[in-house]
Amino acid sequence: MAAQPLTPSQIAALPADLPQWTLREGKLHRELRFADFSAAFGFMARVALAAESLGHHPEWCNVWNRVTINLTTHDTGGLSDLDVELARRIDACV
Ligand SMILES: C[C@H](O)[C@H](O)[C@H]1CNC2=NC(N)=NC(=O)C2=N1
Repeated sequence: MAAQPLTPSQIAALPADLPQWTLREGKLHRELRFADFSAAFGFMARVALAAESLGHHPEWCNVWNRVTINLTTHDTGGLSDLDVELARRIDACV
């Protein structure tokens, strides 16, 4: 599925649409904290499968029980509909 770039008005509506996410440096950003490393890595495993099935992948970092995620579309050089869909699927993995 080809990524469709978001329009400026679609980007402006994102905070209301995805309340767990913020816009940081033009990317969708979320930080999560879990009970321990196993819980964090279990979450990452679920996200990895969701991302692979969507064909769209997060930029992310894990430090013990913390996972930091940034979503952007490399193919278009900005935010696209696939970032929004991946954010929704990530929210469902928590
Ligand atoms: C060929 C492959 O589907 C593409 O390179 C996909 C893979 N995953 C991707 N993930 C993200 N975040 N951005 C992309 O542009 C992207 N492109």
